[in-house]
Amino acid sequence: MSAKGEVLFEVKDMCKNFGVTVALKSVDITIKRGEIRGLIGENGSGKSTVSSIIAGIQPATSGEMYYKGKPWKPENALEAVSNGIGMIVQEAGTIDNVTVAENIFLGNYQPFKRGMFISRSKMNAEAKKALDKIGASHINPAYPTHLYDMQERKLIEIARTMYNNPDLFVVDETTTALSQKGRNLLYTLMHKAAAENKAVVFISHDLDELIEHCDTLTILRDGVIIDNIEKADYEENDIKHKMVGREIKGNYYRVDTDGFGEEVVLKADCITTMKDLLCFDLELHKGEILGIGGLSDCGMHELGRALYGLEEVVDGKVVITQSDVVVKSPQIAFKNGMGYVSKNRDTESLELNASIGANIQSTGYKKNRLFGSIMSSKKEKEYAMLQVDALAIKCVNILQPVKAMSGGNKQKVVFGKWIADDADILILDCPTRGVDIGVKASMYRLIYEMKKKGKSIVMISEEMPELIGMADRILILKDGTLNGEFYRKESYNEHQLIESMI
Ligand SMILES: Nc1ncnc2c1ncn2[C@@H]1O[C@H](COP(=O)(O)OP(=O)(O)OP(=O)(O)O)[C@@H](O)[C@H]1O
Repeated sequence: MSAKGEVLFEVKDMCKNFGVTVALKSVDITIKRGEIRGLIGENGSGKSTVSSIIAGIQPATSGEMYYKGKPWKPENALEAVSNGIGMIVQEAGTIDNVTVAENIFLGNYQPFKRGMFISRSKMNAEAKKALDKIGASHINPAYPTHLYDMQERKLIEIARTMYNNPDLFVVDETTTALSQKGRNLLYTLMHKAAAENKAVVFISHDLDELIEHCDTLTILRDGVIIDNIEKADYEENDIKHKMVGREIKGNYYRVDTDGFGEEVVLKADCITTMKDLLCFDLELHKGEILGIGGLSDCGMHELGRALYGLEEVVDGKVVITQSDVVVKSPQIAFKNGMGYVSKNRDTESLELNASIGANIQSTGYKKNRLFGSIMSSKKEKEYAMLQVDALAIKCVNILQPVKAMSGGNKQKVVFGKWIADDADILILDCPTRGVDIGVKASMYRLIYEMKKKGKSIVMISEEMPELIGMADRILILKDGTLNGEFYRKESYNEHQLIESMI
């Protein structure tokens, strides 16, 4: 049996270039059996790049890797999986139009073949075992994957990875897609793997969860390893400083208790959606930041989609009060001064094949038009560059395609496009998902500036500190209905907020 502390994986002098972008510069990492290794760094610092090279998803430009004492140069991810390296990627890693079982065994149907045919019952039974093994028994292996939401699809990916019992388990920025229950399930799997003298590489922007769960932290900045810190030496400010290369001052939330206007700008009248969001009423006021919180499956993401016309409302209606327009589609919402940042950025908020500039400029048609449909390229460039600078979007230039960006930088593009639009009503669903602490501060400042300009914002979030830090009022949902309403001016009591969630 392999011993705890034995070297399992080594990265030596690794470099990775994407054209002119240098993603990794001479990176060395040694991962030992029995450890959970955290990777931390700003958006675009190289965390996903180095871990995807380890997992055979892409090759390095130069450098060496050793796995179980032997040189490691996988041709592809399948080779890595069959050798005991499994990775959960940051973006969606399932295919919508096939069954859950097919996603779990993706391309590896041989064990279920009977002659020319695949035995579905055998495959479903094995997939059920994989789901049971990680504690996701509620997911039906025979169902099409698109019936499941983002967090359940992540659980399907986790089941796929854990089915192969990897020796090295890489988790890339996965927790932001999961509910607290899903996170706990993942933490349990990580600790179990470490206890069995396997190893885990865990990427996250949540410093608290890294500090709690990791034995060692490796800090990356601009593709360079800045430090490796053992658990006994963790010091929050020191880690932050090393990550960004400057002092990050404590409080990045607003400190005032200023209220909001009386005028109602958006009204949801007893809206009921297909997925059982039960009779929900909501009034959003001018200059208000309205926080929506609850457990992940409480209906808050569905509510955000319904407010922007993305989710079919079978009863009740959403009305923009000033114009008396009923929001029946995202097109109507957009035309009438609304914006929406989706939690699901790749499929709902971005045109992945288009450039950074084109994505941001997609909201600026009216502002950047010269006449007719002739656009001012100068205005368009300024429109995009303003956001690139304000949010420190890491790119070579705005012509770079969004699909080549790191996860956090994609999130900044989505956010930037709606801030640029200067919409009167913004629906933000987990706006700071996957962004580093430095940029979070800029996002909060921009949201606050919007409020001060009299804009109205619905801020849906699974992060309670963010809601408490920013919202004028917080609505807590439970099972699709309102279970608590709290006001900033009366001071939030975190305990009460949490009580109303569960
Ligand atoms: N396929 C690609 N083509 C071009 N550039 C890329 C590609 N993949 C990554 N990059 C660039 O490499 C750098 C490192 O990206 P990486 O995804 O590793 O960052 P990260 O630390 O994981 O960021 P995040 O926290 O935002 O997920 C970034 O500048 C990114 O734009």
